[in-house]
Amino acid sequence: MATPLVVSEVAKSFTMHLRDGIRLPVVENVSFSVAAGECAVLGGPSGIGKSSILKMLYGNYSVDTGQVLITHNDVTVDIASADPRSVLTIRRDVVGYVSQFLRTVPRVAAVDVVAEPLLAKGVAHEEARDCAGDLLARLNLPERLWSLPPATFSGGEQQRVNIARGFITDHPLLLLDEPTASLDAANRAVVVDLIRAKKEAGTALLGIFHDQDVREAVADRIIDVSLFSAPKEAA
Ligand SMILES: Nc1ncnc2c1ncn2[C@@H]1O[C@H](COP(=O)(O)OP(=O)(O)OP(=O)(O)O)[C@@H](O)[C@H]1O
Repeated sequence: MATPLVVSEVAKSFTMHLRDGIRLPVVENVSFSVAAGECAVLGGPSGIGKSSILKMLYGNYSVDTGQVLITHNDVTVDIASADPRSVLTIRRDVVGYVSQFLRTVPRVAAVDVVAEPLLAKGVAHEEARDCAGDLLARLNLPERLWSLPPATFSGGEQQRVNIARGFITDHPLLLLDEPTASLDAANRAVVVDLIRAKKEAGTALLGIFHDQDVREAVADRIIDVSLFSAPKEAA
């Protein structure tokens, strides 16, 4: 089976257009791959570029140079150079992403927020909602909240909705940006179980976990992002 994710020689810097075009180099020569059934973890100190790498892999941040090759069903797409329509198709079918914070949509019930990625793949409404309910129950979100929009939920409740939404599909590649940051120990354990189940199902996972216990429980390999730190330019 082809490797689902191959990152090759990627570099990223930010240009601050409102600050005289100051250039902030972040990473360069980023090269690694993630195999099916493996959970690789991005490590390194705060501000080194871990989240920026995940955002490039999901197409949220542009890539200055290099390739992000995502392969599914023998088709390989370079996210770094893909057109926006291809990026959206890949997000629907291939790459899932759990961010730290839920982007709430006004007036949409939590259960429908979670079911939406399945509906986008053509799953029937009732089946998608049933799957969403199963995941929300597993993540201990009280049933009385399922029909409410998550905008007023607590941080941990919103994060559980976000996790359920990210885990509901069978996307072959899953990116996790601190999915357990606002969770209590019991719910962190649920997320560890969900990650292990994904690994067993053959999903390739790449995550950032500041919680050491979670990291040790799920990581097959740590990718040290410090090795890719770009030299900082003199002020
Ligand atoms: N949109 C942006 N515009 C400008 N600079 C940015 C942007 N996003 C990230 N940066 C900068 O890039 C660097 C890397 O940030 P990033 O969030 O990737 O680090 P991180 O390793 O994930 O940090 P942490 O562990 O604290 O979350 C930081 O110096 C940050 O200020």
